[in-house]
Amino acid sequence: MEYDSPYGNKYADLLSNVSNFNIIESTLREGEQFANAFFSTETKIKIAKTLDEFGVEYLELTSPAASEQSLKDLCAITKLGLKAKILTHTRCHMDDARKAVETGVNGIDVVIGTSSYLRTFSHGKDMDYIIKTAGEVIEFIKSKGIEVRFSSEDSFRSDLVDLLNLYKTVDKLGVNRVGIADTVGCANPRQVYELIHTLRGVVSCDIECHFHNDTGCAIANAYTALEAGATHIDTSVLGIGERNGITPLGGFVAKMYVADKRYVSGKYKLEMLREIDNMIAEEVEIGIPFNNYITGFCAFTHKAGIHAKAILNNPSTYEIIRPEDFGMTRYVSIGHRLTGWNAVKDRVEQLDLVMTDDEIKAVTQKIKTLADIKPLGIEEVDTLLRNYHREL
Ligand SMILES: CC(=O)SCCNC(=O)CCNC(=O)[C@H](O)C(C)(C)COP(=O)(O)OP(=O)(O)OC[C@H]1O[C@@H](n2cnc3c(N)ncnc32)[C@H](O)[C@@H]1OP(=O)(O)O
Ligand SMILES: O=C(O)CCC(=O)C(=O)O
Ligand SMILES: [Zn+2]
Repeated sequence: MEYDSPYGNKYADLLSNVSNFNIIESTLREGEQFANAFFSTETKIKIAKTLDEFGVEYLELTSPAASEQSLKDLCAITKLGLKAKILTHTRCHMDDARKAVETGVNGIDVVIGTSSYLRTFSHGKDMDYIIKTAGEVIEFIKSKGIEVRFSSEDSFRSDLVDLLNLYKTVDKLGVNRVGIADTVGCANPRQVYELIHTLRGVVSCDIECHFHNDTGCAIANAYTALEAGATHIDTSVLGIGERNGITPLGGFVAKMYVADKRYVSGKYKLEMLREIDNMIAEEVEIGIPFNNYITGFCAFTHKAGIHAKAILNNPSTYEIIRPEDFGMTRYVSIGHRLTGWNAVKDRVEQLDLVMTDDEIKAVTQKIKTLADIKPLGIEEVDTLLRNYHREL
């Protein structure tokens, strides 16, 4: 009898787009809604070109209705001739759509709130009005030969029947994508799977997802959405956006790389992530968080002796991501009380000092004793090792 791996593909995996997805990079739209963000025209162009070189499939920019300069910047970016498709993001309103179609964009992401919160306290319109206006706006954009996506804001707090009815209607009108947005960051992966799986059975167009990170699920939700059949994921660099932001580009790419290394490293220039995170951190005047995916200062630092020994034997023991694939380097820290003789031995060998294992164990104890008072820098450790060696 043929052996069936319990870890092999399941029937449900046939729906999965984990190895077939597009990134809609929204640093220039959602990211501009981050508290500290102010991007000049030159900065927007630099960001657009850099993300294009990285390989994202789409760049989403702020609505041309926002301001005169937003309109000019959008037009300037559509003229750059980038590989990435240029999208803008507008309200579900004919005035906004008329402005947007004149800018040279490849596509327009139309959005309107469908939860009772937003229907009551934001735009004040009912579902009949939304369906009717959506129809007009979609037909108009399509008549201009421009890609159109229709999305409901606050999808997870919207009535499911309303939502599916709306999406069925816009799918029939021929939208390229529908969008699901967790606008307040309330959804968990199970809820995401259920909603996207249901929607997948109702519409034939692509499905884009947008996840806020208020409760820390933005990356997991994006991954789960792809498993359930979504096709496009919104990201921003470092996750910047309204409040604490959305799915971060680097963290999302890290997750997808682990799922399908060949696919992800084939289509994105992974070694550019550090430059991209640094660029945005500088532009919005923030530091890169210490625990940031891939580019945080300690993302590839190993400390405890047990970890250090195994890592030095085989990095896969405690690393799911190969730092060199992202142009990063691994660091084994030894000047502290949690160190072990195997890690010290590695340093001794790097310094070309010849010592027996017993001697290395003895000098390790010296490091630990000193580090019980305060951690040692690598220069201090090296001096201690050299002095110990000289005295042997
Ligand atoms: C969840 C999200 O991030 S959605 C994207 C958010 N993006 C933006 O807001 C872009 C930047 N925004 C702006 O520059 C301005 O808000 C503008 C130009 C869009 C509108 O400005 P104003 O006309 O001064 O209106 P204001 O911002 O006070 O209120 C929003 C208006 O849009 C309406 N509205 C809100 N959402 C939608 C929608 N999705 N579709 C249609 N109308 C909407 C509101 O009812 C309100 O209309 P009102 O003037 O009749 O009260
Ligand atoms: O257009 C969308 O799908 C998302 C809009 C948005 O930023 C949100 O709902 O948080
Ligand atoms: Zn958002």
